Amino acid sequence: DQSFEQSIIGARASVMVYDDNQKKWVPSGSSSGLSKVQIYHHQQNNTFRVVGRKLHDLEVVINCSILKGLKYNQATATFHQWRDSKFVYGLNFSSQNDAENFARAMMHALEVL
Ligand SMILES: CC(=O)N[C@@H](Cc1ccccc1Cl)C(=O)N1CCC[C@]12C=C[C@@H]1CC[C@@H](C(=O)N3CC[C@@H]4C=C[C@H]5[C@H](C)C[C@@H](C(=O)O)N5C(=O)[C@H]43)N1C2=O
Repeated sequence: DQSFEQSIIGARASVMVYDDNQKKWVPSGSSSGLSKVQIYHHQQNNTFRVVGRKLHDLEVVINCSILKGLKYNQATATFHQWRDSKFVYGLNFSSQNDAENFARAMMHALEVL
């Protein structure tokens, strides 16, 4: 029920995952391109997740929980990354401003978890 989840940030980024075999970043989902990447806060149980949808067809290309202790690595001013048990995610932001805004929201989530 969406009403319990509030988006705390929206940013434009191309969502990538690291292909360990090929040792390179590949687009998450069926094709490369920009997505709207949001952090949703489920207020009742104080959880957060990252949800990204492609701008042109709304394909969900990332939907992952933000767990306490997550290490969010700002590798460059516009490329940020983190790991979970299965994947390494990379966000290649379309602007430094989007990257800064997203990082601020991510750090906030990690502080209140
Ligand atoms: C301990 C640990 O897990 N450490 C992780 C990073 C991390 C640290 C702490 C917490 C969590 C995580 Cl996740 C790590 O080091 N990892 C995770 C998997 C890959 C990598 C390993 C080696 C390579 C080496 C270089 C770098 C890389 O990938 N970088 C650099 C910036 C640069 C920017 C943009 C993208 C561009 C979209 C395409 C491509 C291009 O520029 O062509 N590219 C890149 O090349 C991008 N690596 C990594 O990040």
